[in-house]
Amino acid sequence: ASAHRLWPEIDRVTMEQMHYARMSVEDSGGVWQLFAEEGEMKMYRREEEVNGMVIDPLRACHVVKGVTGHEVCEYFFNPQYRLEWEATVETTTVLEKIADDTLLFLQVHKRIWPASQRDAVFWSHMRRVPDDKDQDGPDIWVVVNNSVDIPDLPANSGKCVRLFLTVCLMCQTFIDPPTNGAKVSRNDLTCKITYCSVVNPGGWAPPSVLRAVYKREYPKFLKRFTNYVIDQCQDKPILF
Ligand SMILES: CCCCCc1ccc(-c2ccc(S(=O)(=O)CCO)cc2)cc1[C@H]1C[C@H]1c1ccccn1
Repeated sequence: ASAHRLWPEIDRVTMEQMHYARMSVEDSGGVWQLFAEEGEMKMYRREEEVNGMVIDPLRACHVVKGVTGHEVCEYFFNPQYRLEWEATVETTTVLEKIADDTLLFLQVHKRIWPASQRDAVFWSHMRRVPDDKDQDGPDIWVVVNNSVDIPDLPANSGKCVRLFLTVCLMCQTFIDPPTNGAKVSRNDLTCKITYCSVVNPGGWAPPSVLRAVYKREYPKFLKRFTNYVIDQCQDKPILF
């Protein structure tokens, strides 16, 4: 994979996104506004516009029991599961396999009235990184999705408006080993998930419409995804 033309960008953006994701909501300077809270899931956003277009950065923190960060990232990354948990995606296509852990996707999203339909072209990279802050702590797994321009599929050439996204799903696994020496079971696992996204909708959409869509869709999206992973993993051997 290191020979691929996109590799330098993939490596740089992945490391940047991981450091950004690890900054806690508290010490990340810019003011984060808590806009949704359901159980362990807390969703924050910052209101930002570029040329009058809403590109509110979003950050979600969630804690789920019974799965590892490796499992969460695998179900997020692997295209074969995508349509099972992504309710707003109409079609997802792998345009290129850059490496075993790096794919190039074309995704067409369902139209969200009254805006026009969107599509996205992005690379998706999954990586295990040692937790440099805590050497013997659990590893961190991360998936980064980042839009790219590809000449073969110019933006806005078909029926869809091309959106631009940078997404980072970062997972840290905590294992609470059973005291009686029994082997680790799923209820000894806790996974701390940080999901960061910045979506530029591409064409103009009324800020009020966009913010209403984000407020409705993002909590649904993360809850549906994490419940899907818990459900898929519960009777399978643990993937550490
Ligand atoms: C007028 C609406 C324009 C923007 C609509 C839109 C499109 C894609 C996306 C999006 C694209 C990718 C990802 S992902 O995390 O990389 C997973 C892979 O699918 C996630 C969300 C978001 C939104 C914004 C609605 C918002 C919304 C939020 C969560 C789900 C659906 N819609």
